[in-house]
Amino acid sequence: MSAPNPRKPISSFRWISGYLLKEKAVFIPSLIALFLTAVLSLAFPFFLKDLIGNPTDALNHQVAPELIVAKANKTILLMIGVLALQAIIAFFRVQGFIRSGESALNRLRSDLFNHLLRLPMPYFQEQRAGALSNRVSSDLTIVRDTLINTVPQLVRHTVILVGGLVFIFISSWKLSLVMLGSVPIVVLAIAFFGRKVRRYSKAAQDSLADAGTVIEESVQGIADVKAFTNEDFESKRYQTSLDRFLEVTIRGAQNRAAFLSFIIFALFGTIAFVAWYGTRMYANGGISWTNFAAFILFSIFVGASLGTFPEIISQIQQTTGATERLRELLALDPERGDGNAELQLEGALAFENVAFRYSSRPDVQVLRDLSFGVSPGQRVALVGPSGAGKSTVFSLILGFNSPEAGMVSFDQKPAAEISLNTLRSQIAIVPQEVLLFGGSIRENIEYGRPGATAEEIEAAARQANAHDFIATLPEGYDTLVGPRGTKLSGGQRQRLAIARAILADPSILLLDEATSALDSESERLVNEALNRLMEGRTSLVIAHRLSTVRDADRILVFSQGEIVESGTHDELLTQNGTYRLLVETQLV
Ligand SMILES: Nc1ncnc2c1ncn2[C@@H]1O[C@H](COP(=O)(O)OP(=O)(O)OP(=O)(O)O)[C@@H](O)[C@H]1O
Repeated sequence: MSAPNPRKPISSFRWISGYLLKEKAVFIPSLIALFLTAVLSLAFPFFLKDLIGNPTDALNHQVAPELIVAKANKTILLMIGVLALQAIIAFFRVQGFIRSGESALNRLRSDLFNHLLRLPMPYFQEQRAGALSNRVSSDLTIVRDTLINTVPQLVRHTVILVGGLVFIFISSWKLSLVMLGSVPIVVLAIAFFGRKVRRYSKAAQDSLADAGTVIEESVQGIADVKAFTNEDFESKRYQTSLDRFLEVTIRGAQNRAAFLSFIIFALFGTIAFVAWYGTRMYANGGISWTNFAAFILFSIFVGASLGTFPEIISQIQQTTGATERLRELLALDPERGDGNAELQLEGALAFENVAFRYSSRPDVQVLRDLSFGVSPGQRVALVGPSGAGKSTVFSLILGFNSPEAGMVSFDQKPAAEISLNTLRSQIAIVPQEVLLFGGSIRENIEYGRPGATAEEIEAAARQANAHDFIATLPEGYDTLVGPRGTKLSGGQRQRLAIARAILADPSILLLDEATSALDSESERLVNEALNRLMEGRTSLVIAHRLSTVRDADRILVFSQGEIVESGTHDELLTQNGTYRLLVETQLV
């Protein structure tokens, strides 16, 4: 573990304050209110000492009992007045803190999500599904706790501590010094246990996030989990993560418990010792009863405040870790935002001597010295065995990844000079596994061009052969497709994806043909829709069907990151090479 850096809590505090200060209209008045209520809470021991201490001293000085009672009546009225005022202010400051804290947090949440959406693709390719969102959400929970609970507590207890100490010193500086003798022991205990507690709480956070990842993975792939009857396997996987979480939590709890027991013992031990010492002072005339009472009452108050500091400190340490991770995430460079944004693509594209490896697997040369050109409107089929690099070509066209050598160009312009947004807005992809969002059919089609009118959406659906099946649904275009589109058939999902692409009206179309067979009617509808979609656009198809490759203007045969053959279906068949083999073994 790296040595704790004392500047880190300060810099993360400053960072969080930045967010809170954006809500200053609510936050600052709440802070002032908090300060006021903390100061007012010191009035409680102050008045209490008048009720407990003064009568004894007054009786000792032969003051008439009626006068003492009259003074006590006045004190209690004042006390109730102050308590009422404190309660009223507290009512507003609690709401104010929640409002400003949650608003600041919402800002942070949306900053994080906006940033996350703009991170380069390799970042996501290196993440385990679900790990990132779990991490972020558990970090945000810690930050939330701090904003809503710890910051108010810190301010409140600091005020009580400082104010209480002032009163203690005024009551008896001698007794104060006796009491303060115990402080170094408490500080040492905080340093010793605090570090351990922090280490275990971080480990607990990590294992809980792992457990969350298991849920996410299982739910995402629930169909596979069930089909392979792997429920028990997943349960065990989850149980293992939970066991690990429990193990570190218990270890952390042991340290925390030891720490708290020690603090409680030290705290009450000190008070007992001071009471004993004070009684001796009182007996010897070294202190008045009022001052002694004041001392004890304020000590209990200060002690109670001091007792909350270990919790506050451990929360601040956790928050430092959490904010550091969030800040690291926010500091990652987003995708490039530069480049020509005006360009209207004609649809020509070329790869020139492109080489590529995924940063997560630098030992695998995925594409090597790849060159090919496609002219506007051409229909090109990519075929080849699994893992040959066809999907990677799509990924480079979309600018998800950049080549390590060579160049991708569009209309003879290097891709790197074109804005990613412009480029992607003129390319559409119809993936193999169509992912729909959990909204309505209309929203899912509109995804191709946000803001499209109902007529445009319907026209796209008609062209995609989707309108008829949509019309038979009781709620038509407003039908909810279920999570990930599970309420629709594979062919229906594909046609919605095609409608989406038609609406996007791209110059270049990337199509990853489904390997799973559809029934012949569904296939006919999908193929018809695809043909309409490809009409007049440059289309690259990762082909799995013979009918698709037959219709292609050109076929590129991939093997181990290279194009080993290229030509039309008939040309390639006569070559007696890889393509012929693929066709004969029905791989296309
Ligand atoms: N995100 C990734 N990180 C690391 N390696 C990857 C990644 N995606 C793909 N690869 C590797 O790159 C190589 C090419 O994969 P690619 O998906 O491009 O092949 P493909 O020809 O499209 O295969 P398929 O037809 O099975 O989809 C494979 O060895 C694969 O393991």
